[in-house]
Amino acid sequence: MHELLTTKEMAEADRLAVLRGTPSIELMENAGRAVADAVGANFGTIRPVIVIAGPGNNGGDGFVAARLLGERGYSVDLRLLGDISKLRGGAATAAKRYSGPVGPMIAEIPPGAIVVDALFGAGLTRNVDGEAAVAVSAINNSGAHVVAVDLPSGINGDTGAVQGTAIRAAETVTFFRKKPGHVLLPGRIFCGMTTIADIGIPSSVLQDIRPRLALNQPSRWAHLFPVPRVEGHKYSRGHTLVVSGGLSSTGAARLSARGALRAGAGLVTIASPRDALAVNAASNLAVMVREAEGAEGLLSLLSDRRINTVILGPGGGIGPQMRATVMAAVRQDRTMILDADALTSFGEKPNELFTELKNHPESTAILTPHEGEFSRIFSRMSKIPSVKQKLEATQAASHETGSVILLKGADSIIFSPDGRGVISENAPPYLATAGAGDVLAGIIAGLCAQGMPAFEATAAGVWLHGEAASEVGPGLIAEDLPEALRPVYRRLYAELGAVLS
Ligand SMILES: NC(=O)C1=CN([C@@H]2O[C@H](COP(=O)(O)OP(=O)(O)OC[C@H]3O[C@@H](n4cnc5c(N)ncnc54)[C@H](O)[C@@H]3O)[C@@H](O)[C@H]2O)[C@@H](O)CC1
Ligand SMILES: Nc1ncnc2c1ncn2[C@@H]1O[C@H](COP(=O)(O)OP(=O)(O)O)[C@@H](O)[C@H]1O
Ligand SMILES: [K+]
Repeated sequence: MHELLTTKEMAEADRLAVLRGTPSIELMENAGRAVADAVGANFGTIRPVIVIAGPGNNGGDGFVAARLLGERGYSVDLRLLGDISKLRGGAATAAKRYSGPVGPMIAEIPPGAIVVDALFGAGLTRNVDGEAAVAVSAINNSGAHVVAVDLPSGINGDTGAVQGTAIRAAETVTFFRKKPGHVLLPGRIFCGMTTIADIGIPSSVLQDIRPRLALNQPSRWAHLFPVPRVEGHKYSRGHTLVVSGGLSSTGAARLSARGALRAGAGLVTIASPRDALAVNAASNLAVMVREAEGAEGLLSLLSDRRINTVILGPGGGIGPQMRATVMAAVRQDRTMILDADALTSFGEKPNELFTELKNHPESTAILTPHEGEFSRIFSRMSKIPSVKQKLEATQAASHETGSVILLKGADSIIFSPDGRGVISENAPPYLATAGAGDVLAGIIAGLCAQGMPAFEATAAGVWLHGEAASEVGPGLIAEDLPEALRPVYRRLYAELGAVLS
């Protein structure tokens, strides 16, 4: 159930379901019934229902819901955008089966009404304007409980963007699988609570469609999740090196180190400039500290081949020294997490980094920008769309650099250069706190150190990070996150049925 289908893929699912024997009108009847059931689940017949229907199949679902709710004793007022004679296919059939009156677009919503929003769904092609926009604003200003059919009207199913204006729903009933617009912001907020109804599309259609996008759930990466083995030892669980900043900025590296350790790396070392050795060493008993100044210092530590993952950026400082250190690391055939200052340092010269990454395909890079960092390093690449088209931009950046890209936010997006992508929806808002990203870089590195492939490790790391935050709850500070991983791991292992002895 975790695949995400673009609007085009969803139309294909519909087509394949019809080819395999389910008539289109049956899909629409099932969709309309699911919507009527959603109204019935929470509200008795005493509340009037206003169905706002559009000119396409989304409106068709609305006609079915209106008919069924009427049969179940609700007082239903159906309003149609456009002319009933212009309805086509399933929508025309659904309208014929509806015997109640059909009114014009509404400009005011009576108090206490429940609104079924069947104006536009997957077929929204342009900004909402005119009569439709007036209805949207009347609905939003009324405070009515809105049940959206498939998508809140005005939300783009592929991007989650608001096209002109959009209805704010309390709940959204979608069909078969979610679309990216249900999880990406701001779409997710406009959807309210989204439920998925089975309308008779067989899941076997996915074998033909082969969707590349999914929700970031354990089902995507659990098969590659590292489970400690009885015969294992600390060296078989990998060694992560975290490059620290100078005396006044060691906190970030220490947070990353703690994240890597709790994520299960066998060994974690902080590479520290001389002036910060004492503070780094005093802070953490299980983490080792080695002296290393700049690129040369790092190279000398990396002569130890057991170090298999390197974190560069958190608190590391912006400028030529950081650039040189990153470039040196890229040539060393390791897995690197490039975060924060390691990315910002290339803000003026991103191609230097990208060329180096391309020239060293034996190294694996995971770039973990937030939106600001993403814009700084990718906006200069002509082929990369603006960060407003987040999904497309992240995918293009991954493809262009041959690296795993994690675009952090409330709806973190992760892409692999091979085109697979996941979107996360489990991060609570209080996770947005100083240092949370540093811990995340550590968790991802800790998983990579144990041999988990980069894309899956990044997805798993983001998921664990979100779960750990929920485990802590409001009031969270970054230091809490590594410590909260233990109960999350315990639950995950139980779910995976992992045998730990
Ligand atoms: N598996 C599926 O694909 C199924 C789809 N169904 C429904 O079908 C919907 C998709 O149907 P359609 O492809 O007909 O698309 P929609 O009904 O979402 O919208 C398309 C119609 O709206 C018009 N339109 C688009 N943007 C507009 C704007 N900004 N202002 C004014 N008019 C605009 C188009 O000209 C077209 O007439 C889904 O959202 C879902 O509700 C269900 O019936 C069941 C099965
Ligand atoms: N509104 C939000 N809701 C949930 N999580 C968020 C939100 N905004 C940011 N985050 C998460 O918080 C973390 C912040 O990381 P980052 O921006 O690198 O901050 P820092 O550099 O201070 O550690 C990321 O994991 C990001 O996905
Ligand atoms: K809708």
